[in-house]
Amino acid sequence: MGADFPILTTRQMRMVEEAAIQSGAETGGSLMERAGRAAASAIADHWPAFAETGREALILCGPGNNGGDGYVIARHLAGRGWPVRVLAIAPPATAEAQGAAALWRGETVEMGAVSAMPGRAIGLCVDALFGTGISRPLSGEIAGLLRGIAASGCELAAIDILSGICATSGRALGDTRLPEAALTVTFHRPKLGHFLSDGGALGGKIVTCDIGLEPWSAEAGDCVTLAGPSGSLLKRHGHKYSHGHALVIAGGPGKGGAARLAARSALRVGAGLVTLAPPPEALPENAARLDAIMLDGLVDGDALAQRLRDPRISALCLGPGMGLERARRMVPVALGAGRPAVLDADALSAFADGPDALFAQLHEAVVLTPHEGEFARLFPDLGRKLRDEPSRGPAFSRLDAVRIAAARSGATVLLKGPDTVISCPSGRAVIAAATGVNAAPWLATAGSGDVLAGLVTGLLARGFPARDAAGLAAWLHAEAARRFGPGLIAEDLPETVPRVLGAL
Ligand SMILES: NC(=O)C1=CN([C@@H]2O[C@H](COP(=O)(O)OP(=O)(O)OC[C@H]3O[C@@H](n4cnc5c(N)ncnc54)[C@H](OP(=O)(O)O)[C@@H]3O)[C@@H](O)[C@H]2O)[C@H](O)CC1
Ligand SMILES: [K+]
Repeated sequence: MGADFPILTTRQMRMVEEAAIQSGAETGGSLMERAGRAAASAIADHWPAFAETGREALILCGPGNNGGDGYVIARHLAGRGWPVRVLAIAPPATAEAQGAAALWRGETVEMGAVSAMPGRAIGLCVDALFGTGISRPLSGEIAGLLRGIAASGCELAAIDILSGICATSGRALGDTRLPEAALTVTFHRPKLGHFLSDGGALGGKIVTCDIGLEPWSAEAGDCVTLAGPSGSLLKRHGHKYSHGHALVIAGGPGKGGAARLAARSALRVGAGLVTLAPPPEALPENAARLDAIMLDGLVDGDALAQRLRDPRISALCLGPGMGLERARRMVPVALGAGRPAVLDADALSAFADGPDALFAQLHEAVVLTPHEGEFARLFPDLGRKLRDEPSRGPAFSRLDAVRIAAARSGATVLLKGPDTVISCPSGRAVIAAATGVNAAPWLATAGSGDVLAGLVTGLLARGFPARDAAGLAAWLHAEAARRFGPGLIAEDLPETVPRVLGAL
């Protein structure tokens, strides 16, 4: 895939940081100073007129190095002329945090003193309580403090990550309700928790600051990447057959809308030819609705087997509006042909009673595109682990779930959501995030999943490997929704794809 934006786990971030310190070129203190200075500058850029509001900025500092960053931020914001106070929920406990606290010359209040604050207008709260070191749920008192601040209408900026969120899974630890930050300032690279689950929903705008760790970035090893725009989506040359032929299996009369949406999306994303294959009795109504998409009535699995003798059919899409019975009959034939394929909707639900029988037939060129409910039916143990309230960090994440699901099933798995996660069986994973300032809430509309299935199918037909097809399709899907904006319905998505492609 062209675009390659690495995202780190907490452990990978520590490896990079430790390598820098081991080299002798950096110390924990030098990194903290750079992090705090960069964060203060990102905060000042985000609220450029803050000093003129006459309000104060309250920096909430925890005991660890996240709190240490907070003291540095306090000093640099005060240096810009901002009225700043620190609220320390505990004394600094690391050498670096103690060093940073010692350089803070302004006022520091303690947790108990917070009730003495009303009357002072706090305009901005900087959350430097806990970062990557969070290990357990926030206490009720601290969670209440964060919520109270947000409820007062005060702006909230999170340092490294919103406190209470596990930086590796993005899940809020415990049953804590957390407020939403307007800005999250993180260091070196974004972390998984900035995009997944609650972290994706609550982080606001994510700004990643360079703190001089670039020379050691390779220490992180293989990384999950963030899906993004890629020039590989464009067609350079060739005739229609060199861009593949996608076959979308459709359902019976009155049920063709979902498959037509998938077929149109496959064509828009560049498949050279797309054929829609409903049962013969549904041909007339589909013929009335289609022009560039070809039609071929397929009665059953035998007819499909016959059709697949044509080696030019380079990808199949099964599921949208297909019907469970038709899916049970046709999916095994499609998989037996070894052709790249997308299984969505009914093609997944048809095997909910016996997923192992499905997994036994899957291969590397198959992409499963479940939403959370379909995922939990195919992988009940993983669904349960995602629903169980996490009491410790690092918590079980959607990424963990998808990686296990891909390894178990032998296919690429794309778990849909605002934080779409994709993994191939080897564990190479990509996240397509429509979260924070990149949210695409209008994607929550009927038929949106059918479009995604069609986009993946079109890219498979063009010859993209399964994981890349899934990652690019998920990015394109969300980007089309963002471009179209409010009022979007599923039909608008394939029609907006050309604008997204045109901007590459
Ligand atoms: N990685 C880098 O290159 C840099 C990171 N910086 C900043 O450092 C933090 C990570 O700092 P760390 O000290 O590892 O961890 P935290 O500050 O996030 O928190 C650890 C302390 O908090 C206690 N803790 C954890 N969870 C809770 C909780 N729910 N309630 C109360 N206290 C909690 C923890 O106590 P333990 O008992 O678990 O040990 C620690 O005392 C990173 O996020 C960056 O902001 C650098 O400054 C720049 C370079
Ligand atoms: K924080």
